[in-house]
Amino acid sequence: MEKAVIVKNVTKKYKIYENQTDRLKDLLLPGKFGEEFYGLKDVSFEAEKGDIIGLVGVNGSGKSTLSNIIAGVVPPTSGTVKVHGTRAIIDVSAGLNNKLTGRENIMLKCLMLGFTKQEIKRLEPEIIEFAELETFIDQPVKSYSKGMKSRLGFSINVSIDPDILIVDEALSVGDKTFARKSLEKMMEFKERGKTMFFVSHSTSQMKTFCNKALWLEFGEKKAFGDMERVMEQYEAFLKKYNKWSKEKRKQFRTKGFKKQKKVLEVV
Ligand SMILES: Nc1ncnc2c1ncn2[C@@H]1O[C@H](COP(=O)(O)OP(=O)(O)OP(=O)(O)O)[C@@H](O)[C@H]1O
Repeated sequence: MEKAVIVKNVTKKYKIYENQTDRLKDLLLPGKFGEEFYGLKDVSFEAEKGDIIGLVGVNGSGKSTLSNIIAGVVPPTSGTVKVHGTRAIIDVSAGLNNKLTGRENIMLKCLMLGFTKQEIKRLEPEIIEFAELETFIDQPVKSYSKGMKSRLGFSINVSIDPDILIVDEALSVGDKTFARKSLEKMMEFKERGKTMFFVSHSTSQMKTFCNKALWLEFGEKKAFGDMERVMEQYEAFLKKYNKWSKEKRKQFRTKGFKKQKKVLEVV
Protein backbone atom coordinates (compact mmCIF):
# COMPACT_ATOMS: atom_id res chain seq x y z
CA MET A 1 0.00 0.00 0.00
CA GLU A 2 1.15 3.53 -0.79
CA LYS A 3 1.88 5.64 2.29
CA ALA A 4 0.35 9.12 2.43
CA VAL A 5 1.61 10.31 5.82
CA ILE A 6 4.37 8.87 8.02
CA VAL A 7 4.51 10.28 11.55
CA LYS A 8 7.63 9.18 13.41
CA ASN A 9 8.40 9.80 17.08
CA VAL A 10 6.65 13.16 17.10
CA THR A 11 6.92 15.15 20.32
CA LYS A 12 5.55 18.63 20.93
CA LYS A 13 6.68 20.50 23.99
CA TYR A 14 4.92 23.61 25.21
CA LYS A 15 6.01 25.95 27.93
CA ILE A 16 3.37 26.63 30.55
CA TYR A 17 3.45 29.41 33.14
CA GLU A 18 1.71 29.89 36.45
CA ASN A 19 1.01 33.52 35.63
CA GLN A 20 1.57 36.28 33.09
CA THR A 21 4.52 37.73 35.07
CA ASP A 22 6.44 34.45 34.80
CA ARG A 23 5.75 34.41 31.05
CA LEU A 24 7.29 37.89 30.70
CA LYS A 25 10.21 37.09 33.00
CA ASP A 26 10.97 34.01 30.85
CA LEU A 27 11.38 36.31 27.85
CA LEU A 28 14.03 38.30 29.72
CA LEU A 29 15.74 35.36 31.42
CA PRO A 30 15.06 32.41 29.10
CA GLY A 31 14.86 29.02 30.75
CA LYS A 32 14.44 30.28 34.30
CA PHE A 33 10.65 30.43 34.43
CA GLY A 34 7.77 28.21 33.42
CA GLU A 35 7.51 24.46 33.07
CA GLU A 36 7.84 22.21 30.06
CA PHE A 37 4.68 20.40 29.08
CA TYR A 38 4.32 17.55 26.59
CA GLY A 39 1.34 18.28 24.32
CA LEU A 40 2.45 15.18 22.35
CA LYS A 41 4.95 12.56 23.37
CA ASP A 42 6.67 10.20 20.94
CA VAL A 43 3.71 9.59 18.64
CA SER A 44 4.27 7.34 15.60
CA PHE A 45 1.86 5.91 13.02
CA GLU A 46 1.42 5.61 9.26
CA ALA A 47 -1.54 6.55 7.09
CA GLU A 48 -2.05 4.75 3.81
CA LYS A 49 -3.40 6.56 0.77
CA GLY A 50 -7.20 6.63 1.05
CA ASP A 51 -7.27 6.16 4.83
CA ILE A 52 -9.75 8.25 6.75
CA ILE A 53 -8.38 8.47 10.25
CA GLY A 54 -10.43 9.72 13.19
CA LEU A 55 -8.42 11.32 16.01
CA VAL A 56 -10.12 10.56 19.33
CA GLY A 57 -9.39 11.31 22.96
CA VAL A 58 -10.82 13.37 25.79
CA ASN A 59 -10.26 17.17 25.98
CA GLY A 60 -6.61 18.16 25.95
CA SER A 61 -5.32 14.79 24.75
CA GLY A 62 -3.43 16.34 21.80
CA LYS A 63 -5.79 15.94 18.82
CA SER A 64 -5.53 19.55 17.61
CA THR A 65 -1.79 19.69 18.22
CA LEU A 66 -1.34 16.57 16.08
CA SER A 67 -3.66 17.77 13.33
CA ASN A 68 -1.79 21.09 13.14
CA ILE A 69 1.55 19.27 12.96
CA ILE A 70 0.29 16.95 10.19
CA ALA A 71 -1.00 20.03 8.35
CA GLY A 72 2.41 21.70 8.65
CA VAL A 73 0.93 24.68 10.51
CA VAL A 74 2.92 23.95 13.68
CA PRO A 75 6.39 22.34 13.76
CA PRO A 76 7.05 19.38 16.06
CA THR A 77 9.70 19.84 18.76
CA SER A 78 11.24 16.56 17.66
CA GLY A 79 10.36 13.70 15.35
CA THR A 80 9.38 13.80 11.70
CA VAL A 81 6.26 13.99 9.52
CA LYS A 82 6.56 12.84 5.92
CA VAL A 83 3.67 13.82 3.66
CA HIS A 84 3.20 12.60 0.11
CA GLY A 85 1.02 15.13 -1.68
CA THR A 86 -0.56 18.50 -1.01
CA ARG A 87 -2.38 19.07 2.28
CA ALA A 88 -4.94 21.47 3.69
CA ILE A 89 -6.47 21.90 7.10
CA ILE A 90 -10.01 22.96 7.84
CA ASP A 91 -10.17 24.32 11.31
CA VAL A 92 -12.85 26.32 13.10
CA SER A 93 -10.25 28.96 13.86
CA ALA A 94 -9.17 28.86 10.18
CA GLY A 95 -6.19 31.02 9.25
CA LEU A 96 -8.05 33.87 7.62
CA ASN A 97 -6.73 37.43 7.64
CA ASN A 98 -9.33 39.56 9.41
CA LYS A 99 -8.29 42.83 7.77
CA LEU A 100 -8.77 41.54 4.25
CA THR A 101 -12.05 40.91 2.46
CA GLY A 102 -13.32 37.42 1.74
CA ARG A 103 -12.22 37.73 -1.91
CA GLU A 104 -8.74 38.93 -0.91
CA ASN A 105 -8.45 36.00 1.51
CA ILE A 106 -9.24 33.58 -1.32
CA MET A 107 -6.51 35.19 -3.43
CA LEU A 108 -3.95 35.21 -0.59
CA LYS A 109 -4.49 31.63 0.51
CA CYS A 110 -4.40 30.27 -3.05
CA LEU A 111 -1.32 32.32 -3.99
CA MET A 112 0.44 30.95 -0.90
CA LEU A 113 -0.39 27.46 -2.11
CA GLY A 114 1.23 28.16 -5.48
CA PHE A 115 -1.84 28.70 -7.67
CA THR A 116 -1.55 31.22 -10.50
CA LYS A 117 -3.83 34.27 -10.63
CA GLN A 118 -5.59 32.76 -13.62
CA GLU A 119 -6.26 29.50 -11.78
CA ILE A 120 -7.56 31.43 -8.77
CA LYS A 121 -9.96 33.46 -10.93
CA ARG A 122 -11.32 30.17 -12.25
CA LEU A 123 -11.75 28.72 -8.75
CA GLU A 124 -13.16 31.89 -7.16
CA PRO A 125 -16.85 31.65 -8.21
CA GLU A 126 -16.99 28.03 -7.02
CA ILE A 127 -15.49 28.95 -3.63
CA ILE A 128 -17.89 31.89 -3.14
CA GLU A 129 -20.90 29.83 -4.16
CA PHE A 130 -20.04 26.90 -1.90
CA ALA A 131 -19.48 29.29 1.03
CA GLU A 132 -22.82 31.02 0.28
CA LEU A 133 -21.14 34.40 0.68
CA GLU A 134 -22.10 36.11 -2.59
CA THR A 135 -23.38 39.29 -0.89
CA PHE A 136 -20.55 39.59 1.63
CA ILE A 137 -17.48 38.51 -0.29
CA ASP A 138 -16.14 42.07 -0.64
CA GLN A 139 -16.59 42.91 3.04
CA PRO A 140 -13.68 42.56 5.47
CA VAL A 141 -13.58 39.19 7.21
CA LYS A 142 -13.61 40.91 10.61
CA SER A 143 -17.27 41.75 9.98
CA TYR A 144 -18.14 38.07 9.38
CA SER A 145 -19.88 35.84 11.92
CA LYS A 146 -18.11 32.70 13.16
CA GLY A 147 -20.29 30.62 10.83
CA MET A 148 -19.44 32.80 7.80
CA LYS A 149 -15.71 32.56 8.54
CA SER A 150 -15.83 28.82 8.88
CA ARG A 151 -17.86 28.50 5.65
CA LEU A 152 -15.21 30.54 3.80
CA GLY A 153 -12.35 28.53 5.35
CA PHE A 154 -14.04 25.23 4.51
CA SER A 155 -14.84 26.30 0.98
CA ILE A 156 -11.31 27.52 0.14
CA ASN A 157 -9.70 24.38 1.52
CA VAL A 158 -11.93 21.91 -0.30
CA SER A 159 -11.85 23.84 -3.58
CA ILE A 160 -8.06 23.67 -3.83
CA ASP A 161 -8.57 19.89 -4.00
CA PRO A 162 -5.71 18.76 -1.71
CA ASP A 163 -4.48 15.14 -1.62
CA ILE A 164 -4.63 15.12 2.17
CA LEU A 165 -7.34 16.90 4.10
CA ILE A 166 -7.33 17.53 7.83
CA VAL A 167 -10.70 18.46 9.29
CA ASP A 168 -10.64 19.72 12.88
CA GLU A 169 -14.10 20.12 14.42
CA ALA A 170 -15.15 22.00 11.31
CA LEU A 171 -18.57 20.43 11.14
CA SER A 172 -19.59 21.64 14.57
CA VAL A 173 -20.09 25.27 13.56
CA GLY A 174 -22.55 26.81 11.16
CA ASP A 175 -26.05 25.74 10.37
CA LYS A 176 -27.31 22.23 9.70
CA THR A 177 -27.66 22.74 5.94
CA PHE A 178 -24.03 23.75 5.60
CA ALA A 179 -22.92 20.88 7.87
CA ARG A 180 -24.78 18.45 5.58
CA LYS A 181 -23.26 20.03 2.47
CA SER A 182 -19.78 19.79 4.04
CA LEU A 183 -20.29 16.16 4.95
CA GLU A 184 -21.40 15.44 1.36
CA LYS A 185 -18.22 17.12 0.10
CA MET A 186 -16.13 14.96 2.42
CA MET A 187 -17.99 11.84 1.26
CA GLU A 188 -17.09 12.81 -2.32
CA PHE A 189 -13.42 13.14 -1.26
CA LYS A 190 -13.63 9.73 0.41
CA GLU A 191 -15.00 8.15 -2.77
CA ARG A 192 -12.18 9.75 -4.75
CA GLY A 193 -9.68 7.99 -2.49
CA LYS A 194 -8.28 11.03 -0.68
CA THR A 195 -6.51 10.66 2.65
CA MET A 196 -8.25 12.45 5.50
CA PHE A 197 -7.84 13.14 9.20
CA PHE A 198 -10.94 13.92 11.12
CA VAL A 199 -11.29 15.43 14.60
CA SER A 200 -14.76 15.39 16.06
CA HIS A 201 -16.36 14.80 19.42
CA SER A 202 -19.10 12.85 17.70
CA THR A 203 -18.20 9.15 17.88
CA SER A 204 -21.13 8.24 15.63
CA GLN A 205 -19.88 10.62 12.91
CA MET A 206 -16.45 9.00 13.25
CA LYS A 207 -17.85 5.50 12.94
CA THR A 208 -19.73 6.22 9.74
CA PHE A 209 -16.95 8.20 8.14
CA CYS A 210 -13.56 6.79 9.16
CA ASN A 211 -11.90 3.43 8.52
CA LYS A 212 -9.19 3.89 11.17
CA ALA A 213 -8.82 5.63 14.51
CA LEU A 214 -5.96 7.01 16.54
CA TRP A 215 -6.70 7.30 20.24
CA LEU A 216 -4.61 9.86 22.13
CA GLU A 217 -4.42 10.09 25.90
CA PHE A 218 -2.44 12.86 27.61
CA GLY A 219 -0.41 13.37 24.46
CA GLU A 220 0.49 9.71 23.98
CA LYS A 221 -0.74 7.14 21.48
CA LYS A 222 -3.05 4.81 23.33
CA ALA A 223 -4.26 2.79 20.32
CA PHE A 224 -4.19 2.93 16.53
CA GLY A 225 -5.81 0.70 13.94
CA ASP A 226 -9.17 -0.34 12.49
CA MET A 227 -11.96 2.00 13.50
CA GLU A 228 -14.16 -0.77 14.89
CA ARG A 229 -11.51 -2.21 17.18
CA VAL A 230 -10.13 1.12 18.48
CA MET A 231 -13.58 2.65 18.88
CA GLU A 232 -14.76 -0.37 20.86
CA GLN A 233 -11.90 0.18 23.31
CA TYR A 234 -12.38 3.96 23.39
CA GLU A 235 -16.14 3.73 23.96
CA ALA A 236 -15.60 1.21 26.76
CA PHE A 237 -13.19 3.70 28.35
CA LEU A 238 -15.67 6.61 27.90
CA LYS A 239 -18.43 4.56 29.50
CA LYS A 240 -16.22 3.93 32.51
CA TYR A 241 -14.96 7.56 32.58
CA ASN A 242 -18.47 9.00 32.46
CA LYS A 243 -19.52 6.84 35.40
CA TRP A 244 -16.64 8.05 37.59
CA SER A 245 -17.25 10.64 40.28
CA LYS A 246 -16.05 14.21 39.69
CA GLU A 247 -13.24 13.54 42.18
CA LYS A 248 -12.06 10.37 40.40
CA ARG A 249 -12.03 12.13 37.01
CA LYS A 250 -9.99 14.94 38.52
CA GLN A 251 -7.49 12.42 39.95
CA PHE A 252 -7.21 10.79 36.53
CA ARG A 253 -6.52 14.14 34.85
CA THR A 254 -4.02 15.23 37.52
CA LYS A 255 -2.11 11.97 37.14
CA GLY A 256 -2.02 12.43 33.36
CA PHE A 257 -0.88 16.07 33.54
CA LYS A 258 1.92 15.05 35.91
CA LYS A 259 3.11 12.56 33.33
CA GLN A 260 2.98 15.26 30.64
CA LYS A 261 5.30 17.42 32.72
CA LYS A 262 7.88 14.66 33.21
CA VAL A 263 10.99 14.76 31.09
CA LEU A 264 11.24 11.98 28.53
CA GLU A 265 13.63 9.25 29.56
CA VAL A 266 16.49 8.86 27.16
CA VAL A 267 16.69 5.22 26.13
N1 LIG B 1 0.08 26.91 22.71
C1 LIG B 1 0.01 26.11 23.77
N2 LIG B 1 0.71 26.41 24.91
C2 LIG B 1 0.67 25.60 25.99
N3 LIG B 1 -0.04 24.46 26.05
C3 LIG B 1 -0.78 24.12 24.97
C4 LIG B 1 -0.80 24.92 23.78
N4 LIG B 1 -1.63 24.33 22.87
C5 LIG B 1 -2.09 23.20 23.47
N5 LIG B 1 -1.58 23.08 24.72
C6 LIG B 1 -1.83 21.99 25.67
O1 LIG B 1 -1.48 20.77 25.05
C7 LIG B 1 -2.45 19.77 25.37
C8 LIG B 1 -3.06 19.23 24.10
O2 LIG B 1 -3.91 20.23 23.55
P1 LIG B 1 -4.80 20.01 22.23
O3 LIG B 1 -5.55 21.28 21.98
O4 LIG B 1 -3.95 19.48 21.16
O5 LIG B 1 -5.81 18.88 22.71
P2 LIG B 1 -7.19 18.40 22.07
O6 LIG B 1 -7.23 16.92 22.24
O7 LIG B 1 -7.33 18.94 20.70
O8 LIG B 1 -8.25 19.08 23.04
P3 LIG B 1 -9.79 19.53 22.78
O9 LIG B 1 -10.57 18.28 22.52
O10 LIG B 1 -10.15 20.17 24.08
O11 LIG B 1 -9.77 20.50 21.65
C9 LIG B 1 -3.47 20.41 26.30
O12 LIG B 1 -3.15 20.10 27.63
C10 LIG B 1 -3.31 21.88 26.04
O13 LIG B 1 -3.63 22.64 27.18
